[in-house]
Amino acid sequence: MKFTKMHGCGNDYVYVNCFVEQVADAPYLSRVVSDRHFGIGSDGLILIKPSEKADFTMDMYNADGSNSQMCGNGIRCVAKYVYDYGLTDKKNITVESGGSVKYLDLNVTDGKVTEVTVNMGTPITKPGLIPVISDKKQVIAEPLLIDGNTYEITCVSMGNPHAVVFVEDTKAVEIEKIGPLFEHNEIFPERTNTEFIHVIDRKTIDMRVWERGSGETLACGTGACASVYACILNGYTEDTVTVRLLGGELKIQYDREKHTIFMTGPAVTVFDGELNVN
Ligand SMILES: N[C@@H](CCC[C@H](N)C(=O)O)C(=O)O
Repeated sequence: MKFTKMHGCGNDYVYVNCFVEQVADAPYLSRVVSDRHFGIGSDGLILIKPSEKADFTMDMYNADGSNSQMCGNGIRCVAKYVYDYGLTDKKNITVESGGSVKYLDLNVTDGKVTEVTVNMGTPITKPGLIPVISDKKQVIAEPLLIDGNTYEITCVSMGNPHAVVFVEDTKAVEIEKIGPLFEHNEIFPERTNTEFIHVIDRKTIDMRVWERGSGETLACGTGACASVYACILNGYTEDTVTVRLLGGELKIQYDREKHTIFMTGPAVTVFDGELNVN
């Protein structure tokens, strides 16, 4: 099976072109390829497939084999893959993920995609749709007790669930210890991704993320969008924000009129390879 390792701001996945390859057991394959010692090493697996309602489908798996509805960094790399490997010559494409269709604009330099802007859709704050268990209309700066400390969480879905926590210093967060406690907390019936945010100024934030199913990653595109929307809900930032992640920067823009979030960031190919497992 041929594969391509790609990353967006250091959030790395193994990509398989399912127009030519067949994957029998994607959760198993994701666990195998993601292993950083015995596998290729990645935050998960992304399958590129045909779609009946868009140009392509992205089918995304975390490192633990769980399937997610959406991946912001992954979808930019899917755009780069389909253009650079000749599956399309269009610079505006649609990609289906988790049943919804996203619109992507490809920035091409010297025949290769370098940067992609994605219409990430409408941020969802209704607790039942995130899902988070709460009797409030929205979960904005609500207390949550984790390991004896009370954190204020703001919950947003970008197709997948996010809990955003504002902190004084992202480097001081003991993410390996508390990340899993957020992820598996009983108020999140489908687990959650958790973003730890320090607001630098009204246009810039620092972010670390504990991803559902993958642990700490160097970046999370949906997490960056959810975090900027959480900043806006809490009155911390303007509508266009640079998100500084461990692996790079993303530009996130909230369009108030359309009630939609746009994400712009890089997409990088690391190497191509061939696998014996399936
Ligand atoms: N890294 C991704 C999100 C991947 C899925 C997430 N861990 C989940 O389970 O929802 C991104 O860039 O958005």
